[in-house]
Amino acid sequence: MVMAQNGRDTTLWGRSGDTMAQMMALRENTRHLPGMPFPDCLKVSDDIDQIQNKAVVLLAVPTQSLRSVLESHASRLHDRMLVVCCKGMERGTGHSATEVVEAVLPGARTAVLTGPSFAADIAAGKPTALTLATNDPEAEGLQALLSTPRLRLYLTNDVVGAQLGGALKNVIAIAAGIAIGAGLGESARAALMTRGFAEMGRLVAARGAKRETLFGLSGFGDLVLTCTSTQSRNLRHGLAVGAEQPIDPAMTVEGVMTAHAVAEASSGDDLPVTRMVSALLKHQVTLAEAIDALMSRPLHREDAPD
Ligand SMILES: NC(=O)C1=CN([C@@H]2O[C@H](COP(=O)(O)OP(=O)(O)OC[C@H]3O[C@@H](n4cnc5c(N)ncnc54)[C@H](OP(=O)(O)O)[C@@H]3O)[C@@H](O)[C@H]2O)C=CC1
Ligand SMILES: O=C(CO)COP(=O)(O)O
Repeated sequence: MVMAQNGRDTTLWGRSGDTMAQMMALRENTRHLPGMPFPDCLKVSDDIDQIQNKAVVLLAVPTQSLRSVLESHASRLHDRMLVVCCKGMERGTGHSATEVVEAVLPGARTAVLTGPSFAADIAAGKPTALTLATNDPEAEGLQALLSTPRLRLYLTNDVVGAQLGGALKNVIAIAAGIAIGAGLGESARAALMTRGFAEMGRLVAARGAKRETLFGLSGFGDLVLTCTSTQSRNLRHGLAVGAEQPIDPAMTVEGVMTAHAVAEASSGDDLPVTRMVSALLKHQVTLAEAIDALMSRPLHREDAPD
């Protein structure tokens, strides 16, 4: 919507003929962005061939669906600049979104669009700042193409770090939601956010990325947004789990699969919060056991190198 509003020739594609026909007729995404009419010039289609003349494709599907989308449309996507918007890690492989792209479409040009941003805020034209992570030689052109007067993109080369920040903050947001939902208090949430951030730093370093990347929009920025706003589905999922309320199975909650993916793929790393979220969501521990286990770990220094 923002790209079209700002004069870019933009097509919104989706797999469901019925859903896209409804969007075409109503000129609105009534399910996810009700009350936000599409700009007149935004094209809407369920025909993937409509992207044939597009140099840049934004991939905005849940991480666990990315591989099948790429496999289904490989011949149309392999020669485009693919901008991944997913914030998660693939269960089974532990791959980031760009690693999934590389596995399915070797040599494809990629970038990652991440950072603190709710779709509804961006669609409403509210000021937003994001990270664009890429090593593509035309990075600055892409940054200019995707920036608008209300959407400000910052470039980085740290593709691994930016993706880990966007994926791991969802797990910590579930933990934060559990703490609030279970009535453990805001001090407990602050502790989980802070120790979760330390944990994110250890994993970023272990994967050869830069810890400094986590100080930016894709790390600290998105961690704060997701752990504190009830617009966040990951936070809301945690709130429901903590309060022992029913969860919405239709809602995309990236942190669930990401917690399992990270816990399963990082056996040697020190990731107590992520492991506990994964164990709790698998019903391997109760909430009381999880709290006891986190609080009874050996005492540490905060100023010691990890
Ligand atoms: N929503 C937000 O505010 C933000 C989301 N993100 C990230 O963007 C990614 C997508 O999230 P979001 O858009 O909110 O998720 P939603 O669940 O709202 O939408 C997912 C979309 O992906 C489509 N989809 C799912 N599987 C497939 C498939 N196999 N083939 C084709 N299309 C598929 C769905 O199609 P259908 O409708 O037909 O089921 C749906 O249109 C996530 O990684 C999320 O973390 C990042 C920042 C903000
Ligand atoms: O990534 C997001 C905000 O930056 C969206 O968060 P949720 O997926 O938790 O709604």
